[in-house]
Amino acid sequence: MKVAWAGSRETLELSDRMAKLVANDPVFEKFTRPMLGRKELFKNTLRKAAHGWKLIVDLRLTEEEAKWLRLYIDEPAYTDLHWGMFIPAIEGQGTEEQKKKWLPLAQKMKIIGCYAQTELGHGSNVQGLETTATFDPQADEFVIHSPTLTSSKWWPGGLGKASTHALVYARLIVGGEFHGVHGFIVQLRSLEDHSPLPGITVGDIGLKFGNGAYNTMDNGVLRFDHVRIPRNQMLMRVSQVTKEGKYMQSDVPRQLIYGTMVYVRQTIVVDASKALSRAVCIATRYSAVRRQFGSRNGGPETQVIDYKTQQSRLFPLLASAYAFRFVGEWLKWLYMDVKQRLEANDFSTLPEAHACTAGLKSLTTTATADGIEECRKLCGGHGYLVSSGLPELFAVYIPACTYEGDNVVLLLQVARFIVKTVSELGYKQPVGTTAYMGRVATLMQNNCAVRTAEDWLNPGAIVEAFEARAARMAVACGRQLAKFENPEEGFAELASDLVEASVAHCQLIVVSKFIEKLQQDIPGKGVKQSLEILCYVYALFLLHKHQGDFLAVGYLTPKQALLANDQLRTLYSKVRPNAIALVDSFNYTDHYLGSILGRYDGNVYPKLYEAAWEDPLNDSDVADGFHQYVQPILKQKLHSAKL
Ligand SMILES: CCCCC/C=C\C/C=C\C/C=C\C/C=C\C/C=C/C(=O)SCCNC(=O)CCNC(=O)[C@H](O)C(C)(C)COP(=O)(O)OP(=O)(O)OC[C@H]1O[C@@H](n2cnc3c(N)ncnc32)[C@H](O)[C@@H]1OP(=O)(O)O
Ligand SMILES: Cc1cc2nc3c(=O)[nH]c(=O)nc-3n(C[C@H](O)[C@H](O)[C@H](O)COP(=O)(O)OP(=O)(O)OC[C@H]3O[C@@H](n4cnc5c(N)ncnc54)[C@H](O)[C@@H]3O)c2cc1C
Repeated sequence: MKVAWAGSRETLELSDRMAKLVANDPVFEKFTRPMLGRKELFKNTLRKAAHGWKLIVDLRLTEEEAKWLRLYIDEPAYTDLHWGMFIPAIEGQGTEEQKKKWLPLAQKMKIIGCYAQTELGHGSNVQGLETTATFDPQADEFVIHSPTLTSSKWWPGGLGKASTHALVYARLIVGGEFHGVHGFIVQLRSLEDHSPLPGITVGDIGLKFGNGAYNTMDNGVLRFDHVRIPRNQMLMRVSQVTKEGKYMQSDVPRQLIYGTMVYVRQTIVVDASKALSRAVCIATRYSAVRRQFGSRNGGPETQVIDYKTQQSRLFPLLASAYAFRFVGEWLKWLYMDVKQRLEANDFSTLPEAHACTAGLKSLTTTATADGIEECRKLCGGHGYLVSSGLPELFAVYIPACTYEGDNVVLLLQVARFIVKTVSELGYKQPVGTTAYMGRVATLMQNNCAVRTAEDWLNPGAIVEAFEARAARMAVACGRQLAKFENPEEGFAELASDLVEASVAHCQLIVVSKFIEKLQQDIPGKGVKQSLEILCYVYALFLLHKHQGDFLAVGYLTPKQALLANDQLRTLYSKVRPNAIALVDSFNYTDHYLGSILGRYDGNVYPKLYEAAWEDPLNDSDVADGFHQYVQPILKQKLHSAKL
């Protein structure tokens, strides 16, 4: 199962080596992180990032190894944005000449870059950005300017303190005409002493949610006062500005300017499975250690993992972690395919890639953020301790529902794609993830054939149920929209229904990709069977949770919905014996998990007890401030008889 989770034996071995390298290096210690003040915390992150880079150089790690190393260091840092967005943006939007100039500098870390798109006034509405880049043909330069307070760049990670350069998204103005938002490479700080260059005001935006957590990152604010950059620092793969001041658009679609977001959203889906699996690993191991009630004749109490309510909350999350892992693998494949096509100037699959990355990013991050919090509750009171690892994981993870596109805004993008597909059904055969809509007549007509709980153990029945629900919800939205004279007004009015239709479409993708994964050759005794059980758990859990949709569209009867729930209970009993093995298969070191509750050896209570004494409050028996603030109260002489 470790191999199935990792994707291949090579990846398992490679990631295992990197995990151990980090776990055994004292520089990467992270348990004191929540106790540190902001300055100390940030300096510590810089130290870890520098040590990580030294290891990459000294050990000549490959790009793949370096990625795993950064992952296991497990501390958000400016390097995430440098490697994760700045470099990919230049790769995707730069010309060959620009790539030749900038990529070697960035890859050798001679410069540090961030991705400066969002502003104080606008994040979701990219076309609403206010920063301007005005071409000055006399000087052959762009003038980058922040005309208003709300045009201040606000949020970019790595911008606050670390970056020397930024990829700045600004409205292009040539010859007095606006040409939409484009990307520009702008140097922010001196490469000699790191001080901000003339015309640049830059700093950190302040503390964020949670202790430690995402505060290791210097999310920044940035303002420009008529800062000049050479013309060739506008990324010009999509459109160009000539020396003479002529704006030219190549055959490449404008949307490619948003290409970095497609790339990152795809990586975020893979990361969702990592974050959720960490939380599930902690909650599952602890649920096997923890006992409450049920002692008979002085024997041990019941392990809480044996309670059906615990199983019905925990096992769907375990199944979701696997589901997200496999859909992430598929999405990576889809992205690589689109990338290759784009390089050959085939842009036909870009809309689908945008819809899939946007929708799956939204679906998986929402479920993961909610899932981490559920795991905290599954661990009872001890889950609230920082040493459980769950509060920090939650605090670091939840912004994923917002960054790289607010999850609702992204689902509305999926809705536009679905509505367009439905409206074109008369003359265009849908392909890829919308191919099922080509069978819309059948899906609208046929109803579920399930008669017994066992009938639900059939991938065909499950896929058809999810297809029928998604198709019927999409068609219903299409019909409602048709009643509006102004389609945009209709879209705004029906937005909540459209979001629900998008969720149904995205859930269908995840379920289908899990089922497709099971059609592949999966080696290892019992591995495929265990994955099949998890796949059914995932699908039937969703069906149970959203049974209102399935019933409302008239595909299921209440009896069939009940049968799905009966089957789900049986499946939980089948997961139980392998639950610990299934989380051990994630192959996480205790260092990466960062949780006393999730320790591999299960030695939870002695370690919790020990850790309590390491809290700084326990450095002395009498706390600082006692004599000043508490003792006077204890010693006061009160005159009122009542008191
Ligand atoms: C915590 C530990 C981290 C470990 C890290 C490990 C590795 C690091 C890897 C990566 C780093 C990951 C995380 C780091 C953390 C945070 C980084 C965060 C970064 C950011 O948040 S960057 C800013 C992101 N901002 C957004 O996402 C903005 C959201 N808004 C938009 O995307 C768009 O504006 C919009 C809402 C989608 C569309 O706006 P709208 O104005 O309605 O439409 P148009 O712009 O006019 O577009 C119309 C047209 O274009 C199509 N379209 C839109 N977007 C895309 C796209 N991305 N690709 C392709 N096509 C697109 C759209 O469908 C329309 O098409 P039509 O055919 O219908 O015309
Ligand atoms: C930790 C973190 C790191 C970040 N890193 C970066 C970075 O490196 N670089 C960068 O450029 N940016 C970064 N961002 C910014 C991030 O991309 C934006 O915050 C995000 O895109 C959401 O935009 P917003 O803040 O404008 O939200 P808003 O759009 O203001 O959202 C507010 C609310 O309005 C709703 N809403 C907005 N528009 C619509 C609509 N059309 N229909 C219905 N509802 C709507 C949303 O659903 C939400 O509920 C980061 C943000 C965070 C939190």
